[in-house]
Amino acid sequence: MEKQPRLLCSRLLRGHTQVEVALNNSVLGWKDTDRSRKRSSGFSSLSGTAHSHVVPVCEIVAVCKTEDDNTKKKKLGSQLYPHAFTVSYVSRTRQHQWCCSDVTFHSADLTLCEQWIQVINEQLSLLTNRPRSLLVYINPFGGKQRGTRIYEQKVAPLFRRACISADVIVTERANHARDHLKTEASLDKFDGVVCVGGDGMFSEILHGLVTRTQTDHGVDQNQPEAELVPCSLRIGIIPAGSTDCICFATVGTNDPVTSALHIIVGDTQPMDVCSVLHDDVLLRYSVSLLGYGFYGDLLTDSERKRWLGPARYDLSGVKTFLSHKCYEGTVSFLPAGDDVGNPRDELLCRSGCHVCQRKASSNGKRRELSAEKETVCGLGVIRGKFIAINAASMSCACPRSPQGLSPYAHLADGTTDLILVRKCSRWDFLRHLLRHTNQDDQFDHSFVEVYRVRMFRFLPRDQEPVSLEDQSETGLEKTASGPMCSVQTTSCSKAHSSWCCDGEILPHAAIQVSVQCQLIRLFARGIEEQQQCVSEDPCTLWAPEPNTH
Ligand SMILES: CCCCCCCCCCCCC/C=C/[C@@H](O)[C@H](COP(=O)(O)O)NC(=O)CCCCC
Ligand SMILES: Nc1ncnc2c1ncn2[C@@H]1O[C@H](COP(=O)(O)OP(=O)(O)O)[C@@H](O)[C@H]1O
Ligand SMILES: [Ca+2]
Repeated sequence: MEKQPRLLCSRLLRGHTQVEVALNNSVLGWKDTDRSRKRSSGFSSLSGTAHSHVVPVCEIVAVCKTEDDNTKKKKLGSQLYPHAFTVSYVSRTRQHQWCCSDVTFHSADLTLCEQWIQVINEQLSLLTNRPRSLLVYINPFGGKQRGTRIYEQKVAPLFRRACISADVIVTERANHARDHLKTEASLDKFDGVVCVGGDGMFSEILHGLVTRTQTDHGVDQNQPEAELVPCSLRIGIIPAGSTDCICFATVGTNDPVTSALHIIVGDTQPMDVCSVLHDDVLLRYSVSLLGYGFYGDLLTDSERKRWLGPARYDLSGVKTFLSHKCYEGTVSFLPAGDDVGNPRDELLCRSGCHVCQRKASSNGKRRELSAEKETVCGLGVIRGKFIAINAASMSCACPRSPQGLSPYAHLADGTTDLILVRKCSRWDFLRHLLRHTNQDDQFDHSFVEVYRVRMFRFLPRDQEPVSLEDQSETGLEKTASGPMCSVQTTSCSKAHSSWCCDGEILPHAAIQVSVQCQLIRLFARGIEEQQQCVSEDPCTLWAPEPNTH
């Protein structure tokens, strides 16, 4: 492998220890000089050892001159070290959580300090994926109503340190952010949009940005066949809501500082968006959970309890569970091809996911479905009585369910996992729900089916074509593998449930859904597998002998 040219290497003081500090094109490293001759104390991982440290330049937040009285008095033996610079960088703590650490290096030589600052800044300026200017929307009433405080105390200081300018809008009503993005915001000025709030607030930003992008490109998003234009601006999520599932499933934790750092380093995570239509008219977009039956009822009930904050979901969850309703209807769907795996293949979507990188084009398939219209050829058609119909376009992992509704769903593969929970006993449904909170397989029940699909459609029973109703009266059901006899004999509520769509309630039960592959991008990188290693041996930072200053 070709060696990177070394840019700078110096002996400096860190605390009361002399360290050797080196910067090449991609890595900053430092280690104690008394150990520098012992190769065994080399740099074995990204964060190094107790006596050594390596930081990829792409994870440096900022570098600045350090000016305080302590610095001026800094001494080792009789030598004064009155000049210093501080590097702020990303360090990993636990459970995908990041924090911003500082390291200060002292020197007797002012010119040397300035040289270090200049060279690091030059390296940072080469990182063109970093945002310089952001448009920030804060929902002051999301979650525990801490959005404004979280932004001001935890996020704004980091943005300032990274020299990112931010135009901040604290929303004054629901849909304020959506409407502002749709028509007013001067988006040319910004490198990204940041949402401080929960999944509902994210949904506002999503709708504003997708609509604005289509308008700017002359695309009529209400045409079911419209080829939507991907949004150029990335979206950052600072979690300050109740569930924050979109943040959790794309970062691995709901922590404002971690999210701010992903924004600062300019991470990119493409993401699928579902178009949800009723009678060929666009209702909404969705990126996480579209749920009918259990989750729709739960969300509807919880909206009346908003004053309770995030606890509303627990109360409404118990109430909805006890009511144990089921709903009849027909689900038809276009299965995804084998290239994107299946919902039980145990292939987790992680940072740099290969399945998502093989971005399957969903547009051709979309046209196929509309051409087939009501024919069942190539489609799965399932009619029955359901406690829940869920479509998870991503894992929907969140603190309540760390693996999520569909643990092996992918963020950007152009598909959604359709989960059908048929009528079953209360006890069985409880067993199914409990499996969302542990490692057991929630799909391993006779009353649960799961399909990876590109499109699906749902019709509640009273809107089904007569022929399907006739079939239901004769006890026949069609499945993906053909007709079969129904074993369901218990009666079912004829009323509709509602669809909840990323936490918002839809006004129609009959919907058509199609996945728009990678329509948006987030400031995230997907959940990191484990601590990543530096690809080259970091010891090469110091070999051969440095030009030590
Ligand atoms: C007996 C134990 C039962 C435990 C069941 C746990 C199953 C949890 C699955 C949760 C999936 C959540 C999917 C995300 C939905 C959010 O978009 C939505 C709105 O979020 P926000 O705007 O931040 O409030 N939240 C919900 O739908 C709440 C689901 C709560 C389920 C208990
Ligand atoms: N200033 C505001 N006043 C009232 N509602 C708002 C305001 N700003 C945003 N909203 C709405 O609040 C709802 C919930 O927001 P969200 O941030 O997702 O919190 P939570 O996760 O607690 O539901 C969203 O539907 C959003 O449209
Ligand atoms: Ca997906």
